Amino acid sequence: MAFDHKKYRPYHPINKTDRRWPNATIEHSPKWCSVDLRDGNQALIDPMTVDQKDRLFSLLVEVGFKEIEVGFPAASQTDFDFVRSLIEQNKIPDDVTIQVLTQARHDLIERTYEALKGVKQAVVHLYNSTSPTQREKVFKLDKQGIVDIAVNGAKTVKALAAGYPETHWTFQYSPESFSATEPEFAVEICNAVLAVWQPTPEQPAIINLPSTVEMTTPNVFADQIEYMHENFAYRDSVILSVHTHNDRGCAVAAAELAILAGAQRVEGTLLGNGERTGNMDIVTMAMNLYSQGIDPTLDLSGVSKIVQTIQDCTQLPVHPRHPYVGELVYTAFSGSHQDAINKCLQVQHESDHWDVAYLPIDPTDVGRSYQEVVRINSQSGKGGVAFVLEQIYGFKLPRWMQIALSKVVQKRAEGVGKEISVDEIYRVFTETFIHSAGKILNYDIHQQHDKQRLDATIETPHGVTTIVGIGNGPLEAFLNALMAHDSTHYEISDYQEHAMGAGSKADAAAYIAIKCNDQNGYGVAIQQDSVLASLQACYNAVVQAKQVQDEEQLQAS
Ligand SMILES: CC(=O)SCCNC(=O)CCNC(=O)[C@H](O)C(C)(C)COP(=O)(O)OP(=O)(O)OC[C@H]1O[C@@H](n2cnc3c(N)ncnc32)[C@H](O)[C@@H]1OP(=O)(O)O
Ligand SMILES: CC(C)C(=O)C(=O)O
Repeated sequence: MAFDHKKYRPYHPINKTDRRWPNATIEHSPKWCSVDLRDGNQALIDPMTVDQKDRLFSLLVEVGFKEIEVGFPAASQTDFDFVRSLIEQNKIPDDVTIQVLTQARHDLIERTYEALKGVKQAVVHLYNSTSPTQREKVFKLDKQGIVDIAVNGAKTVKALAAGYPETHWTFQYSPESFSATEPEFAVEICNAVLAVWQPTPEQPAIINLPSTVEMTTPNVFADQIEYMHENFAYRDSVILSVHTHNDRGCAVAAAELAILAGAQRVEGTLLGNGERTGNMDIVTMAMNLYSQGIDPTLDLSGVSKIVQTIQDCTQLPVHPRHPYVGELVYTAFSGSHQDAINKCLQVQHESDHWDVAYLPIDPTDVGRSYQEVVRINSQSGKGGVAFVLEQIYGFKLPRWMQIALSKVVQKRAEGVGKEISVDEIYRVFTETFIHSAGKILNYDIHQQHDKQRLDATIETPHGVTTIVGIGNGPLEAFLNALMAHDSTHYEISDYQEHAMGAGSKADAAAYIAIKCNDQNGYGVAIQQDSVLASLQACYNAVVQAKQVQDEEQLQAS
């Protein structure tokens, strides 16, 4: 049997009964370190060129990263040249620290320092792998042999740094494959490295704990981090960092729980590019904080630029449902979602905390628009259609008008079997309820005793007619005039109007629901003159009711 789960074994959680992280909350942003230019780069089909790296570095600085891992300079000439170009062309702002990765090998560490010559400040990031699989199968060494690699590397890092006194150095150590390493051994090897570096609160070192391959639920990772936080030496002189990967799809969750467990720093990439399923997605985690009212310390308002730059530099597409940045993440197609969004947005005031159903953040915060929030297909309802017409064209449809329009739009959407564009909705709306086969050219109102007499001239495809009626107001007079003209009984069942926009010159939009014998009809009109708007809407409603009646008769015959 090829698909056999018995091939695998469960990961054994660590035996921790005093865990504190489940009761903790995240109260402020961690320190961020972008590893887009290193871990992100080493996962690409075609690694970035110096120009692409340059462009991405500028974006990272613009977004507000203060620590950026810019490469593995001993690994390739491109990485070496890129680091040199940043330093020689003075491209590193004073408040930004670049970081570079190296294996614990003397020649590679030497080359790493050559690449960094002249830099104001930098983090030298040393790593070696520590898990049983790596020890036994890759390095073929016992625990002491692995500790020796780390300690020798740490000594070299420290010794060579002394040759570059003009630079402010920070040392970072990662026990690669930490999440698969016995916690006691992870503490032992980190302490051995720290004993070489002797960090102080003024000159701290970074211990970076990676889930090189994510292999457990995030709570187990949190236990591991809490264990380290409680057990390694020099705790007040160490910045505890995490570097999670997304093999199980939980890299962000694991980093968040790690913060609860005592981590102070998080490494990741902007949209989660990285080895295999990727690194921790910093945009997602930072926006998660933002959506909880916590300053993420990164400016992610220019999401389109971030997405475009990442795509151009990595040649990787961004999924339309990627958290916070995907093309479709602020869009609702389904009717009840649209209805709820519409209702919430109507009562959402600028001074209030954001509280809109189905929208965890305000899309405009990241440069997205409300226009894209609601899109219409056959799954949509009246609230969505009304939202679109209000947002884009300024119509505030009364509920009964929404119901009438939604039926027509739904029929059209089912007919075409796909999304209906905003322009198409507007066309359906105007064709059905506004462009009737008759235009009121002018009207005249005279007071006659306690009533009003209305003379209206209407242009129809059959010619121009003038009708006359008397009523308590212009609308009633108009209906009486129509009833005098044909044998139908007309009765207004609903009426509403509003100004389109602000100011005294704003057009009036009138909405009328009418009963013609037993048939409902709906009409809309927009005119400068609000009386004309209501008369025209009334006439449009009559025409619409008759059209529906004719269609029904045709279908029945
Ligand atoms: C989890 C991570 O993301 S770690 C970062 C991984 N990133 C990369 O590897 C990208 C850049 N790397 C490279 O370009 C290359 O690996 C280089 C240039 C650094 C080294 O290349 P090579 O010298 O040809 O070595 P290669 O990668 O084939 O093999 C690794 C060797 O280094 C050893 N090694 C691997 N990692 C480490 C380490 N962190 N510290 C010390 N030795 C190490 C291996 O045991 C192996 O030793 P062996 O030659 O005695 O068998
Ligand atoms: C070098 C380390 C931090 C790494 O990239 C990993 O383990 O994923």
